[in-house]
Amino acid sequence: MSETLVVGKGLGRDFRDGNAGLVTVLTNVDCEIVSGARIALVGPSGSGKSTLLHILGGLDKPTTGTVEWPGLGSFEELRPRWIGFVFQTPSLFPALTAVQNVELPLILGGKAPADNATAMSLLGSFGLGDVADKLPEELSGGQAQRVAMARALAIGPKLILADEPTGQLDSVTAQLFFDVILKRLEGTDVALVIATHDEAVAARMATRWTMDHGRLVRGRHRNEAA
Ligand SMILES: Nc1ncnc2c1ncn2[C@@H]1O[C@H](COP(=O)(O)OP(=O)(O)OP(=O)(O)O)[C@@H](O)[C@H]1O
Repeated sequence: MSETLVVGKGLGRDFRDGNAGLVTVLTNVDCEIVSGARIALVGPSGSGKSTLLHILGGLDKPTTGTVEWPGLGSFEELRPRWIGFVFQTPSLFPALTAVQNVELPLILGGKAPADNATAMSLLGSFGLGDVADKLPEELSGGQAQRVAMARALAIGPKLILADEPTGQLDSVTAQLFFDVILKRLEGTDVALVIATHDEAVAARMATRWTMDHGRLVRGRHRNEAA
């Protein structure tokens, strides 16, 4: 039976902008993420996808409405224990090698720091075994994005929130990257939400959330009529 991981009710987010005054970026968004969900979050640039992901991941607070994580324990436990976050621009620690970046959540999560087999296996599955000892500055944007995804998977999260993880990859590499993620999550209860502009990636997710000017317009299942 699926478990409710995150519930957002009436979510709104305003930002104070120097010139424009108050800018409303999210308006009255209701949403729910259950275990095993595969959700593509689509919509034009600036429609509020990243803002929504940040709020659902507990990285930002809504101006109005509430967000709760019934299936993920307390707010303090969310990250890195239960939510793996992949940011739009890869946020690797610059002084750590690729493999050390992937190991970091394992260390923070109390898993043996000396055992880097999990980290190496994750990097290997993304075709990054030979750059494991490189520093982030020596990686391409696409490689860094894959390291960030490997890091998000490392701790064994219940939910992965990924903000345009294929944005820096060509379409063939994006599909391969996505193959690895879906294969890795196959048969698990891990929920995955991906904000993407890549229609081929979105088409492979069971559910589609479309943002339009800060509103979540619809949540369509792949098998439903358009
Ligand atoms: N901290 C902030 N301060 C002011 N405005 C912000 C802030 N964060 C986001 N915004 C604005 O909120 C709007 C929505 O941004 P958001 O990044 O959520 O959109 P997005 O749909 O993810 O866009 P993209 O597809 O380009 O990543 C944009 O107009 C953006 O400029």
